[in-house]
Amino acid sequence: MKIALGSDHGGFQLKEYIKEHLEKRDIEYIDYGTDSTESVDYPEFGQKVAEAVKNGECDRGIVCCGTGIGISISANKVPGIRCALVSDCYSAKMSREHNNANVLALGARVIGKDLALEIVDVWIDTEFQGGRHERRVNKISDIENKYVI
Ligand SMILES: O=C[C@H](O)[C@H](O)[C@H](O)COP(=O)(O)O
Repeated sequence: MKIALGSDHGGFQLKEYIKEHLEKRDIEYIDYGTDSTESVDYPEFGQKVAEAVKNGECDRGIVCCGTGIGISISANKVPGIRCALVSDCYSAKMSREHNNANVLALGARVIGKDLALEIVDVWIDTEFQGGRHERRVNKISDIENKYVI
């Protein structure tokens, strides 16, 4: 599995921790920035990660900003992206099993490093359950298709 990573300045340090963690787990990643704590705008990085997942360059994505809100909203603007903003392990698991989330968003100013890394592990290791959930996820795509030009 290859993971696309992205953050703004608020999520930069957490992204660095996630990189270290993925390396320990021998999981490949591509870092789409940002590269420092210098102030930047989160939509750019949400879009880069979402597009990397959308075009198949990466299998899934993880994005971080201060709250996780702005970058998740941005990622979700790319058709085909289901970005889940998560602050607990149960939601991380459900976002995969039920919603087939292909991007995870974390708020670096909301949760601590240890919890964030636990969430990352659960999210990476959980598969989509399909079945009734597939029907619902398809209905999300239907909404999207209504507005894609
Ligand atoms: O949803 C947006 C994120 O939390 C940003 O990381 C945050 O708005 C950045 O704020 P500031 O420019 O004050 O560091």
